[in-house]
Amino acid sequence: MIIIHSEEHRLQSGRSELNDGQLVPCYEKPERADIIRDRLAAIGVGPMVTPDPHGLEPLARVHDAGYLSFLQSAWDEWLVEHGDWDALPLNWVAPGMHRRVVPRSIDGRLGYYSFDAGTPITAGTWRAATAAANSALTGADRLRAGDRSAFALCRPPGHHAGRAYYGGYCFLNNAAIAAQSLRDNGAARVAVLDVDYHHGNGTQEIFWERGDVLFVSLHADPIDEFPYFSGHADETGAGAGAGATLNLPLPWGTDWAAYAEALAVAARRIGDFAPDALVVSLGADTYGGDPISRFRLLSEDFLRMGAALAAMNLPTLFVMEGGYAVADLGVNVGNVLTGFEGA
Ligand SMILES: NCCCNCCCCCS
Ligand SMILES: [Zn+2]
Repeated sequence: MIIIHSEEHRLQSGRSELNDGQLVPCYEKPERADIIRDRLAAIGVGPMVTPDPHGLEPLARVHDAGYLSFLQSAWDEWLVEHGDWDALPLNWVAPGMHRRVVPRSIDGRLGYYSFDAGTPITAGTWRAATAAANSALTGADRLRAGDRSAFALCRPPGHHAGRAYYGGYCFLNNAAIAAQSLRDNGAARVAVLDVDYHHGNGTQEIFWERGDVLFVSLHADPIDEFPYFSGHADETGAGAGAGATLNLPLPWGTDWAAYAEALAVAARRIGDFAPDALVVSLGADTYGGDPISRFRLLSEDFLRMGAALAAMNLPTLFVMEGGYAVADLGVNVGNVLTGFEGA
């Protein structure tokens, strides 16, 4: 399985995030990709290549033009206004307020285009985010060229980024960008399966009214867990996308036995949809040792996850999302890919 990875990921290296009332060092940090890269090299998953450039067009197929130009200029504007500190929002739209006019203020626009204060914009954010999107796009190119599978080692992650907003450590929705690229280049139907611990609210929003892209997500119940405001089982899509979203929320404490049951439901739904390709938003924060998550998967369960994904028998693009138990992240991600290949 080919691995696509850009060292430009390390340009995204925030100083701190606001988490549970404290400014803490960022959980989404460069070491995450380093330990995955080194582990995959050590176990010989496959050749590692750098991404091909794809320009802005594929990004604009998924994201709002105003949002993309905001992302490109936010740091420079912040620097002039506030100096060399991470750009973090402080004000958001509350119920009853209107998001009618885009503020001129950079502080206003940070809040206008985001949903949390845990996702610092820095000098290198735009370059890191576009490199991650190019990794996902290069993976989509490889599937189109006939590869059975590919792994886009993306950082920063993407599944919380919507058409016109960032948050949850995500700026560009790498998995959605890859799914759209597959659709634009011959795939009639594409399924996106999100196995990250957190609901893929951004991916859901992007394909909410689309019947050509099925979105399925297993995640911690948003009644208790970030991102809190989406991912309930009664959210099933709208318009042409009615029935093309399947959310499988799971309680805190979920172990592999329970997780595997939900994954089997997801597999059946994907099988019924009969897509030409599968994009897996691969977050490993379902791991019992994850510092910000509350499922109880063991490292060996990721082997089983990989085998279950392979059993769907689809061309599969893995796109890296979350996973914050850095010391075990390489083993856990490597286990998914080993389980997938070995099946
Ligand atoms: N106390 C909950 C803080 C959540 N912070 C954001 C988590 C983003 C995960 C991305 S996969
Ligand atoms: Zn997550």
